[in-house]
This record gives sequence, structure tokens and C-alpha cells, in this order.
Amino acid sequence: MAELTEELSRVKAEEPAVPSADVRVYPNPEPPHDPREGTPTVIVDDLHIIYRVYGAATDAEKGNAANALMRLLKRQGRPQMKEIHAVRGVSFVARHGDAIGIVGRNGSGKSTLLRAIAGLLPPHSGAVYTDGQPSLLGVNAALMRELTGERNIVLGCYAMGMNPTQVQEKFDDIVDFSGIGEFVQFPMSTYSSGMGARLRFAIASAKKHDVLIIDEALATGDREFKRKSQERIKQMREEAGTVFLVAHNLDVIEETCNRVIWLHKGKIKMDGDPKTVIAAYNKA
Ligand SMILES: Nc1ncnc2c1ncn2[C@@H]1O[C@H](COP(=O)(O)OP(=O)(O)OP(=O)(O)O)[C@@H](O)[C@H]1O
Repeated sequence: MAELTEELSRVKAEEPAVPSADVRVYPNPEPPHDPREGTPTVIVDDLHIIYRVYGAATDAEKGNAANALMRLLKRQGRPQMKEIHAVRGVSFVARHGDAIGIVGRNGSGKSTLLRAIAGLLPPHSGAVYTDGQPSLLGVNAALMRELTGERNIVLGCYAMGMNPTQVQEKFDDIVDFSGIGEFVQFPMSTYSSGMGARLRFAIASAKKHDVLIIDEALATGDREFKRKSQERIKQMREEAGTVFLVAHNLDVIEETCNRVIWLHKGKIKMDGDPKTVIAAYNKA
């Protein structure tokens, strides 16, 4: 923690790593009631993520017969690697007790940023510092389709570091919360996509997380489940460290989060309280 605090002062001292066009309107959140509240949990420092796509044609090369012929004559292979600069110099500090919504148009870099925070994508430059283990909960989170819900609950809980007693304690709660009922005894391959997503959410939210990252998980599920999962996120926010949430439904973000970051073409366009940022985003 000491390292994070030290890093925070360094980042602050060296700022602005974020373009000056940013608008920061993040007010002080609610008054602290937990001694850890307000301490940094995630520091993203001038983060750049670049994907390399091999064999992709550049615009000039695409569908151009003359270029293809030239390549053949020169005995060159397929067009070279193309780079997609998905996250471009993002910096922010997330604190204990924050629930941060990430909004932005398709392709603005939301999932890429969250995957980098979860440690699943290496930075091209810059860094992500986290206090505790971030857990990514997405609709694609890996559960095993051929195993029953029951087995997946047990394996999922073990994978999150619970011991057998904790798994036993949480088991019924997970089944109840997911609402899958007797399907818990059936292989997940028989589930609808909504049932699968609900079970994933129920498993992942059964544990206290230092940093919980939820990518579109709330987009599936019916109204009742959305309401329940929002309540659960609020509860996790109080108990745990920090929650990141990407959802295309802005109402969900506004109701669940105390802060919103708006990404545009891989950069932070605005960072602040949900009402202000979402209003500006809707106007854009
Ligand atoms: N695995 C990948 N390989 C190459 N490029 C990728 C990959 N994943 C994403 N991209 C590109 O990176 C950019 C950002 O994508 P990303 O999925 O992070 O955006 P997003 O804001 O989450 O989009 P959406 O709202 O559609 O889910 C896009 O241009 C996308 O095409």
C-alpha cells in the first residue's frame, strides 16, 4: 500500500499525463466511513495498449490489384502487421469505495482498458498498479459448459481462492441469487445465455473482491435480476474495494456508480460524477 501511495504522489507530481483537453469534475465522494475508504486501489499511469494484427492490409493495400501484383513480382508475402492503438495515454486513480462506470462509443477502448486493469493485456507503455487482485467478471468469463452448474459453482469458488467451508457456506446463496433453480444439476450447455450470465455473476459476487471488473454482465438477465445485481454491486462497493462497470445501459451506470469515465477513441474525454458525465455524453 505504501508503494501505491508513493506512486500516487509521483503520478500526481508528474501530471499531466492526461491530455489537457480532459474535463475533470469528480467531486469528493460520500464522506468516508471505512478507514480504507478513499485510499488508492488502482492507479493507471499514462497507459497505452496497442494490438498487433498480422496479415491485415492497410487502407492503401486493401483490394488493390496493382499492389497485389507488385507484391507478387517483388516476391513479398501478405501485407505486414497493422497496429491498433486502442488505449492512448489513459491516467486515473481509483479509490477504495469507488464504483466506476466506463462509457464510450463502440470501439472506444472500454473492454481493452478493463482487460489491462485485470492484468490480461500487457501495456505497450505506461503502467497499471493495483492493490489486491483484480477479478474480471464478463459475459465471456470461463465456466465449463460441459459441467453442471453445481460443479461450476464449486470450481469457480475454488478458483477465486475460497476454501471448502467457505464454498459450502456460499453454495445455497449462489444458487438462490442466480435463480437457475433445478438447472443447477444440469450441464451449463443446456442453459440460456441469460442463465449462464446470471450464474457467473452470482459466483463472482459471492466473494469480497479487492477490485471487481464487470464487463456488460448486467446487459443480460431480466429486470428483476438487473435490480438484484445492482443491489449486490452496491453492497460489494461498501464491503469491497473498487468496482468497474461497463454497460451500454446508461441508467444502470447512473444508478450503480459514484463516478463515470467517458472514453473516446482510447482517451479519457471526461471523468466525474455520473449525472454530469452522462449528460455530456448523451449530448455528444
Ligand atoms: N483482440 C483484438 N485484436 C485487435 N484489435 C482489437 C482487439 N480487441 C479490440 N480491438 C480493437 O481495439 C479498439 C478498442 O476495442 P474495445 O473492444 O476495447 O472497445 P469497446 O469500447 O469495448 O467497444 P464495444 O463497446 O464495441 O464493446 C477497437 O478498434 C477494436 O477494433
